[in-house]
Amino acid sequence: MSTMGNSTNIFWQESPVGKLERRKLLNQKGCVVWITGLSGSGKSTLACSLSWELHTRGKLSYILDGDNVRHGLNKDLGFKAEDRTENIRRVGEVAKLFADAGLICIASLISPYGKDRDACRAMLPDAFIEVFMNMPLALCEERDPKGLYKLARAGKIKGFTGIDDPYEPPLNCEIELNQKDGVCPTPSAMAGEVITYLEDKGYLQGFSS
Ligand SMILES: Nc1ncnc2c1ncn2[C@@H]1O[C@H](COP(=O)(O)OS(=O)(=O)O)[C@@H](OP(=O)(O)O)[C@H]1O
Ligand SMILES: Nc1ncnc2c1ncn2[C@@H]1O[C@H](COP(=O)(O)OP(=O)(O)O)[C@@H](O)[C@H]1O
Repeated sequence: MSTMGNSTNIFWQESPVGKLERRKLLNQKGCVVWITGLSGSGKSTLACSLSWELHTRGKLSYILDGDNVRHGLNKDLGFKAEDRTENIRRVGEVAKLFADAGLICIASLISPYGKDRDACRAMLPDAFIEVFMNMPLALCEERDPKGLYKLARAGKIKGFTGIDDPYEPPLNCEIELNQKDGVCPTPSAMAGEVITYLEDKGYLQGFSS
């Protein structure tokens, strides 16, 4: 019996089908690929490319995109610091469930604060792969596909990440993606880099004993 937050007198319910059975069934090891970076850095594009590449290899993935999750589960949250922290915490908990279910969960969120990303990492020992889209602000701003940087520069959006709200670059990420000779690699090249990492670490294999 334990107490968690405001829940008291609660008991953990075990299931007869566990992580290892699911790993054998799906022929992959559940994990979370956490893509962080500025708005416009290419997080969603990479998430889609990666999900597609995994699909073509017969691997099951699911994308949790910040924009999309804010349409439902997190629609009560805005962009002040405590709301972003709660946004990341909830997505981290959902991602943990997907990884436990055996999926390769691709979380694509700005997730600007190091402590929030580290809290998600701590929830997922050995199953958290942090991917930093290290693209210059100038490139993101030039892309500006939603016109949000323009609005932020005009003062019409307050607290926009990279403009008047902080982005803390990861200090210990597993994969860092950046421009090469001033050119951004293609989405499929970046997805390939992540897939190579997943293959090397055994996430795309079933359990063998
Ligand atoms: N103030 C402010 N700062 C940053 N981004 C903003 C803001 N207001 C709206 N948007 C839009 O919301 C998308 C980011 O949502 P996230 O859930 O990823 O943000 S966070 O991780 O909680 O910081 C982000 O999507 P992406 O451009 O895909 O990153 C923006 O479209
Ligand atoms: N590797 C890339 N090369 C060229 N353009 C890209 C690349 N990745 C993303 N883009 C473009 O940059 C813009 C922002 O990408 P997006 O994935 O929406 O970023 P984010 O999810 O980080 O906000 C889009 O117009 C997209 O087509």
